[in-house]
Amino acid sequence: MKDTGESKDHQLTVALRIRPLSDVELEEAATIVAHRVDDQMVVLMDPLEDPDDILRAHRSREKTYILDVAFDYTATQDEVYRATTKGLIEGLISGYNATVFAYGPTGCGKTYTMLGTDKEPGIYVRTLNDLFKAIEETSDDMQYSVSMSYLEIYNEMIRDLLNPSSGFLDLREDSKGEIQVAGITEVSTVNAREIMELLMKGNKQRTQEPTAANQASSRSHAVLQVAVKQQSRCRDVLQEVRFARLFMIDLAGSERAAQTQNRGQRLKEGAHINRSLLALGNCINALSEKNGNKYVNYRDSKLTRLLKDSLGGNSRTVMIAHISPASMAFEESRNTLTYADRAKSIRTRVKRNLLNVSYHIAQYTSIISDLRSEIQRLKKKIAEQASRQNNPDRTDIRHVQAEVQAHSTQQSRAEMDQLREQLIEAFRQQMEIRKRLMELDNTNMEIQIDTSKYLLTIADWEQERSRHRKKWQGERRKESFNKDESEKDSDTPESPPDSTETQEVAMARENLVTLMAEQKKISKQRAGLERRLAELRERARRLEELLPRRVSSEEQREVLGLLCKVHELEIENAEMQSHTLLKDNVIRQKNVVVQRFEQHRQLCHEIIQQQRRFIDDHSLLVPPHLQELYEMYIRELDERNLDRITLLNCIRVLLILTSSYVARQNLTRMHFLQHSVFSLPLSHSDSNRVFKSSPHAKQIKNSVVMTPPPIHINGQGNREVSTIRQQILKGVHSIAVKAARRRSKALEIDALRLPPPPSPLDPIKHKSSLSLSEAPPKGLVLRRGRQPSPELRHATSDDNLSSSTGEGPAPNGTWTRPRNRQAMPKNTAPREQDFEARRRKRRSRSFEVTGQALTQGKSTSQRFRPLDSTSDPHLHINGQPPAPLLRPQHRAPAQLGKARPSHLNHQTGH
Ligand SMILES: Nc1ncnc2c1ncn2[C@@H]1O[C@H](COP(=O)(O)OP(=O)(O)OP(=O)(O)O)[C@@H](O)[C@H]1O
Repeated sequence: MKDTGESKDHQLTVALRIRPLSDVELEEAATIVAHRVDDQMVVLMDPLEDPDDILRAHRSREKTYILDVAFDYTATQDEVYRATTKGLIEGLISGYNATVFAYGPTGCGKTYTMLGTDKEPGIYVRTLNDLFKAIEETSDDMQYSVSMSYLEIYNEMIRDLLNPSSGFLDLREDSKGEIQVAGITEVSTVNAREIMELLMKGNKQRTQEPTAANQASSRSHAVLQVAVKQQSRCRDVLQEVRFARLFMIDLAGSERAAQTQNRGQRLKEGAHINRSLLALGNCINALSEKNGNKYVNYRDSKLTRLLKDSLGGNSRTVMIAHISPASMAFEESRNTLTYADRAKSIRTRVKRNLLNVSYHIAQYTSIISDLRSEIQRLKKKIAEQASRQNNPDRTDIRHVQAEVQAHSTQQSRAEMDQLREQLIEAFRQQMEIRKRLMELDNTNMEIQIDTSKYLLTIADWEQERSRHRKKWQGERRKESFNKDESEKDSDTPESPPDSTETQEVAMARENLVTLMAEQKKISKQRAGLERRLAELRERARRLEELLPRRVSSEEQREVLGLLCKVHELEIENAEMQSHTLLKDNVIRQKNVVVQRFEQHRQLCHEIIQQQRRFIDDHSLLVPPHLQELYEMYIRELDERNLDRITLLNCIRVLLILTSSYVARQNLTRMHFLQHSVFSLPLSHSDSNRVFKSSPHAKQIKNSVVMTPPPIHINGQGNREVSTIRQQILKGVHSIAVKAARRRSKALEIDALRLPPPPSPLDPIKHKSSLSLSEAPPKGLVLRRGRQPSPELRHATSDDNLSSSTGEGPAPNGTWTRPRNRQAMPKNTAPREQDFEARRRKRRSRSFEVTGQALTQGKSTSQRFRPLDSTSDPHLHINGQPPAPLLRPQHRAPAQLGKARPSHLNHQTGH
């Protein structure tokens, strides 16, 4: 996937929550040592320091900490949520990853903050509620898919809280370097209630045990992950798919064995908890180093591996540290505050995760060429089978009957089913690997882009350095020419100016090294995948060879042929998808060129108009041919506007209708084949696996209507089989016919692609490309060829201003004074009428095209978005990178929520 989002620095936001004194602390009459002074300031007093100690009289017992936001026992759950997490939601649905994690010693309120109680729900529930609300508000234009997973890390092992029976899971780094949990249950839903139920179910599975410090102590780190994918409901050239992950983490609490009095299993758990928290602390330390260059070891624990992106990567992260106010918890509070204080200086680099659909075109092309050869092979195979079937020896009906009798035993059917499954599996795996290869290629491309960025930084700096050196050398030369030796020695330094690298350049060099290592890693992964693909192909080939030998009955042979057809259709569908993308891309590029030319044209127009005013104001003489050109230009302006609108509408409608129709046809056929004949277990998701992320495929998927019920192939179902066979053959035939039609339609679309960029200097050429089948207006041909035909010459002479006004170009070719522009309409009335008639004609034509689209798809006008992406207000608004949770610069007493007022967020679109 391509990440085209602009990246921004984000400083980790750190909040502190001081819980109320617990019953035990109250019983022990604990003194309060942690105080919240204001919205951001917290003071911690050392209870052991004696205020009467003269030796330490000048040493303060207090230590002050400044956080982004501080809460004490008076803070409500809602206040904590609003100030820390609410602001992340808008970013999340715009494609920015986010993390909120609760940190602190055992029993200090982490679970209370994150999960809360029934009456006082915590951050999980509030965030999910608001997320679904935000989704609902924009769901008219945007299509969302939300999935959720919930896990715990218990004793360094990962357990799926939504499916605890699945055992312990592994962490895996995907091709983009993102950490994934292999085999985790991801539940997709856009229903808030459903997700809450899952959350509650998961919580019941979490490992909690009573300890001396906390009656319901969480013995594991719980990670709730919500993935949001968003795309416009309208199909568009520049369609983006945004995706983002939100981690909400309730860490287990650090604990001192003495305090918890843990033994046996609890003690072991505590050791694991402390080890992973220590690893987290180390990462915080390394990341908060001033120069930010220190190596960060995320590999020390599963927790830090999972939090890699949240701490040092692409995520807006909020840490909510928790402490007790009591004197007996002073040590833990101090440790927590120290880490919280360090964490404040951690910077992450957030960037919006955008998947630009057209970006995949290059990859599709290579996949398509692969698939094409696959089609060829399959076709050949089918042809070979057909020729074998047509063999006179084999068509002997008695022979076939005997063969069917002999082989339609239960065993051969089971074997056949098994082979068929294997074949399908091999095909699926191939598609899977192709997809992964495509992802690797994308990552590689990103690396290349980053590499060139850094190389550019270095090159810029080197250029700057050599410029300075040259300047210095020049100055030296000048000086040696002007001054005597003694003066020269005193004024100019002997060595060139300081050429030490800037921090940015040093970082660029370092990053280049990392990127090169990354590239190496990717090419290694790629080679591995390619090997695997080759193996799978070979396996599929062997299986296919095996099939005809084992399979003997007519029906089974035919099933095989049709199985190949299913594959073929799947491949064809892939082709159509990429074909559409290719076209989109061509149009997109042309749109960019057109835009550039349009800007240029505007400039030219401005110049022409100003010059014209100048001529009019100063009553200057204008040569007749120039005057004529100017009038032509004015007429052109008027007409072109209309033509362009007509043409653009026409192209949009055709592209949308054709691509959606074709893909729908293929998918319907495929599902029909799979479900009705083979009873293949290919689900929607299977058949769409290749294009899981394709909005178009999704749209199609949703619209697929299933046809006849499944029929199992066996010896007794011959009649049904032959009926189905007839239907399939009919279906296949109709697909072939439609494919032919489609091809010719595609050619039409090719012809209808956007016109070549209009040159402002050659409006005639531009005009001719826009008007398609229509004959160009008379004057236009004259301009271009300069050799008008007799009839055009006649037409032009009719249009000629001079003939109607009598003051135009004189026969002797002398210059005429420009006509009064106000008088023009009157003088040119016949020609204006002529133009008006032509315009009306064009308008009616444009109605013929656009009117058709409107009636055919009134609702499609909502679903499909015009190709002009700038017309989508959402893209525009969300195109602005959202502001992160702000850290007040001057530590003014303001809460985070106050630092980023919601109306401001709204304005920026985040
Ligand atoms: N701000 C608060 N207001 C009211 N009660 C609180 C608050 N914070 C914590 N508590 C109460 O304190 C007790 C311990 O809190 P909690 O279980 O959330 O701690 P924890 O940090 O998650 O502990 P552990 O790390 O052992 O799981 C609970 O009974 C909880 O209801």
